Amino acid sequence: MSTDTALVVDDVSKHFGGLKAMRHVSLTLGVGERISVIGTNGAGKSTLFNCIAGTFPASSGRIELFGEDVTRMSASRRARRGLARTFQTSRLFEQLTAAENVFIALGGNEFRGGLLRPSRFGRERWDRVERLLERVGLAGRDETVVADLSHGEQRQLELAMALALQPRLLMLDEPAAGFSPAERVHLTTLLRELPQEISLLLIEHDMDIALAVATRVIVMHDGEKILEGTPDEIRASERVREIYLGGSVADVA
Ligand SMILES: Nc1ncnc2c1ncn2[C@@H]1O[C@H](COP(=O)(O)OP(=O)(O)OP(=O)(O)O)[C@@H](O)[C@H]1O
Repeated sequence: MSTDTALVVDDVSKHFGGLKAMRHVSLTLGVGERISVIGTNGAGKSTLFNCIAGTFPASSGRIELFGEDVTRMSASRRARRGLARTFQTSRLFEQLTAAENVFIALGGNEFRGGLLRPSRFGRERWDRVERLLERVGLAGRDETVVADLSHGEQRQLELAMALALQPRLLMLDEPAAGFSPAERVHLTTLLRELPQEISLLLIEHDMDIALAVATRVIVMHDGEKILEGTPDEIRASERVREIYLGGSVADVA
């Protein structure tokens, strides 16, 4: 079994009835590598993520995780093999606090008097919760109920929950959506400082983040992968400029 390849997507297509959302996409992500996937709205980026994570099955093609064929494997079994992802839309427990959400992601389920509370036995886990919140920039927000967190803070919390799973492959779908400029800078730093052994697949509309974090960039358009290159090659690409209607690469959105 290969140990230097985190992910292989081989000629994967996805059709929804007559709609060909994604056609013949292939990519390889090495262990510790960081790839950004960019492209206009409806290009098929989230569909690619959903096929990799097993949210729905690919119509054709093959997907390999850490050397193992997972094409027909459920999402939960892929997760157990080290894949963690965030979604474009929030999947948080709105009525619980930030800390309680991370606690649950860590596998905690101790209810005390109907509430999740740090228990003597769970102390170590609550310490991990605090460290994770600190890491994503949410120090001091642990007791805040999710509904009272800003949109940007909720995305940071989702990232903490994904990191709680100690993923080998982390897939983030537009993590900076709704972020303030300061939050964007913080996220860029956080992603650049991820442990080297975590392989990263990132969908991001913010080109500054997408190009700063990635070692390679994949451009999707109209359901197909049309280009792959280093951040510098993507910055210099005429094709990328054309796709984005003659704007500068910085206008890609
Ligand atoms: N579950 C679904 N059922 C039917 N059509 C879908 C489904 N998911 C996606 N599509 C369609 O597939 C195409 C690709 O969508 P997708 O969400 O993958 O694009 P995207 O690149 O992620 O776009 P965005 O940047 O707007 O999120 C679109 O035409 C979309 O309407």
